[in-house]
Amino acid sequence: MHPETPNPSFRFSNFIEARSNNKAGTAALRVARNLGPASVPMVIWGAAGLGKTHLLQAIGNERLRLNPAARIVYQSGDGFEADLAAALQQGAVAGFRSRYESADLLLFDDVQRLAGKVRAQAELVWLFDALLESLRSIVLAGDRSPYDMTGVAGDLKTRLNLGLSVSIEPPDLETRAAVLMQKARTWGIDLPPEVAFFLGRRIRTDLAELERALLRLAACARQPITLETAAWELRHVIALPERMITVERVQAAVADHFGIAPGDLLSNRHALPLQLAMALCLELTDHGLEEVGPRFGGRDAAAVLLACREAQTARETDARFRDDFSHLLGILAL
Ligand SMILES: Nc1ncnc2c1ncn2[C@@H]1O[C@H](COP(=O)(O)OP(=O)(O)O)[C@@H](O)[C@H]1O
Repeated sequence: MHPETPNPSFRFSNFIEARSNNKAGTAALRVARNLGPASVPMVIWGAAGLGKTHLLQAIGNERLRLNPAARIVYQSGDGFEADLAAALQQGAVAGFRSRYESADLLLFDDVQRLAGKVRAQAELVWLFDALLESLRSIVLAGDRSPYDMTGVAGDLKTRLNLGLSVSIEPPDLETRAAVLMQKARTWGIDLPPEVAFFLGRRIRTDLAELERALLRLAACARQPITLETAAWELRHVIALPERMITVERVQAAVADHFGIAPGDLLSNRHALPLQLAMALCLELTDHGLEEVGPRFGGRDAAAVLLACREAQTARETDARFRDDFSHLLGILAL
């Protein structure tokens, strides 16, 4: 896999600064603007989905903005390894090296993927020395600090440790929601703030996962996206606090919604609320068909299944039922 030029979608101007990332952001901007010593590599580290790639790409784009002739090379650990393997197979290692050593700025992502890859690590060490000697910059990103990296040979580790190392921490709720709202704007998705906060509360660290949830939601829900639709559409993706939702809580909420006594809910006189309650139990609690039935007046699994199918049909055909369902889902799951 040949190296790439920076992806213009990731810039400093759309990188939201927060306490969790401002050290890394400030250091990245300094490197981008050539304000630090060029002979020192920089390593940005932190868990997946926290913005490391975004910052690497932003550095590249900022350098290009300041100097459109600069040669910026972006590569990942996996890509580097694959590129090297292909070059070795074709006897084209000189070409491989020249793709990287001609860089004014090398952006190397997911360096931890080189763990145990002896030859690729040796090539990176060689490249390090070639670039830093001629005062060109290297910025790397990895999932842990250079100090904690395993499977990395001593000479590469020494070089990684030479540099300025900055971490990105997991973002707080406000930052998660802000990133999501910004992505929604970019992608033309109508995402009300309360839904962004709802998603941010459920998916706690990985911003990439949060973005996938948003895209999935946008693909299957009408816009603007409401809280109820978010809770419903993403029920299998995001961690609803299932364990706190008991069969009794569902029964009480349904009975209350329809103004009937919880005991009466179990009688056949209230077919619709009963179906709804069973369907909600299957969706929101940890119990399966076999367990839900007995809690509804000793019904068997087939009866629960039938009730759920009827509830599903009613959700598709009956607007009133759909509203009741969403309302109760909102009360129970949010
Ligand atoms: N501070 C931020 N501001 C705006 N978007 C961000 C921020 N941090 C992360 N993102 C977005 O979150 C997603 C995941 O970030 P990424 O850089 O791929 O994470 P990592 O490289 O740490 O796994 C990307 O779409 C990125 O644009």
